[in-house]
Amino acid sequence: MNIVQVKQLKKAYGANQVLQGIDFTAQAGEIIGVIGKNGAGKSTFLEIVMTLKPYDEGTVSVLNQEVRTLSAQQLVEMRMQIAVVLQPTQFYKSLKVVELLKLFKAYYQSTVNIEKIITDFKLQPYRKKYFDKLSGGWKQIVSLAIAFLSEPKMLILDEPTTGLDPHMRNMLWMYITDYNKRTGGTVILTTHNMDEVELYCDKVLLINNGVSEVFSKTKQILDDGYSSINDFYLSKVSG
Ligand SMILES: Nc1ncnc2c1ncn2[C@@H]1O[C@H](COP(=O)(O)OP(=O)(O)OP(=O)(O)O)[C@@H](O)[C@H]1O
Repeated sequence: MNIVQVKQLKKAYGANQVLQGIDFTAQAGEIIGVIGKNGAGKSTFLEIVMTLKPYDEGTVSVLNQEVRTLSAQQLVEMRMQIAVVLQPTQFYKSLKVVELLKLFKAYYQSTVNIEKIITDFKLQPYRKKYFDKLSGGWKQIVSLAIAFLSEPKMLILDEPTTGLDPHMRNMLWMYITDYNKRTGGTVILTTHNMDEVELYCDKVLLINNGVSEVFSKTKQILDDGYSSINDFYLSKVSG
């Protein structure tokens, strides 16, 4: 089943034509890394797929529905099936971790047991801590825990491991891959860390000069002779 299907997607900000023809599909259960240099349009692409940003041309289907044809109510229903982890915002400032989990459980009308989430994510020592007092790594882990409350069909993460130390990074990836295996949920993420792409992603979308220059299985890229995904990236993208 196609979870996302994008054809010839174009998006400009004024005169800045950022996306000039992106083709992409995500199937159920895939983990896909979106890569490209700073300013390539990765976040723009993710925001369009998560139905937050309008686009100029092309088609974008999410969960087998073309986004542009949906009513406001249908969009709300679609968004309930998608979980998004962006960079943590000030929005959470005045709430403790356990309060945040309760708030989002109510918001998502989730049946997930909060105590299980707290145990699974090793959040016991932090449950009464204010979100904005946590380190960047624990903010990311809490954000992921919140995302899982909605039991999403698709998880979208914008640079989830940026700034995390190696242990936190491993922990975050353990949760992501566990979610993927347990539920068959699809994961789409952006990252500048090519080792993570090589280790964890089934497929790679390289956005370069506004187009989907490469959209391929990670294994295929390595079978094609690149010694690593880092080597592939450096060969394909000029500095
Ligand atoms: N809301 C906006 N209004 C105008 N221009 C924008 C807006 N958002 C992004 N841009 C521009 O679009 C281009 C692509 O930005 P985007 O954040 O999508 O790239 P990115 O690949 O995610 O970059 P990075 O790796 O640095 O996070 C950049 O030139 C950026 O300045």
